[in-house]
Amino acid sequence: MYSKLQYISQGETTEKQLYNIHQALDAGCNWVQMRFKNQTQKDAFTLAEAVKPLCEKYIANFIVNDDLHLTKEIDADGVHLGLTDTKIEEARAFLGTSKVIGGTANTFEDIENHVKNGCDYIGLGPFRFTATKKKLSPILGLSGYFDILQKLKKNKIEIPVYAIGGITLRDVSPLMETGIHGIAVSGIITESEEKENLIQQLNEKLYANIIV
Ligand SMILES: Cc1ncc(COP(=O)(O)OP(=O)(O)O)c(N)n1
Ligand SMILES: Cc1nc(C(=O)O)sc1CCOP(=O)(O)O
Ligand SMILES: [Mg+2]
Repeated sequence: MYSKLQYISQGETTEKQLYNIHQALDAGCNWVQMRFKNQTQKDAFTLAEAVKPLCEKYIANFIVNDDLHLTKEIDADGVHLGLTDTKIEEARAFLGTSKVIGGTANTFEDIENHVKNGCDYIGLGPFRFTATKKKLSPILGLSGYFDILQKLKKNKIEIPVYAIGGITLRDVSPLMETGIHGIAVSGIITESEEKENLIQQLNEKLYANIIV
């Protein structure tokens, strides 16, 4: 089963991205999505080439945002695709069954379609406003998650759902109560000056109801 915490990288340069990813791994993240927007193919490749062995060293899952070809070229663990990116079924045909494919959703219907098309997990958002992403879909809030997760249960649709968008530490427990699997965060980890402590606290809340 996938980890309950996914770190989405930030940084305007390859150096800053690599630094942020390294810091997140060092502080205990074991799932990284490399999100490096508006870059040349060369810079994205250079970064991915450095992130891959780093994630291997930390035994972390490494997925690439948007770029299917880079995912294959670099042999990353998978890709995350949004509603206006390559279609999930096309990505599955291109990558095969061994790669993880995540898909963005904002509604129950988005999730239903992604499941039909072979998606492995869902990034459902935004929870609230966030400056990390431009052109946000309608904000869901806690009640939006509750309604969608109830509908999934009623329709016996099972897929790990990650909440995303402006999530802070104090949002985690109420969000988990809606039935989500975990969270995907960028800003809180990137900007934290006590990353190890933050990640420990996030994981305590994310895994609070797991009996081992
Ligand atoms: C886990 C997760 N969920 C949603 C997104 C958003 O993807 P997308 O809508 O394609 O937007 P960009 O990230 O590409 O700007 C995500 N990246 N990760
Ligand atoms: C990349 C992304 N996608 C979103 C969506 O709603 O689809 S919100 C978002 C940004 C997540 O970063 P932060 O934790 O800093 O808000
Ligand atoms: Mg995208």
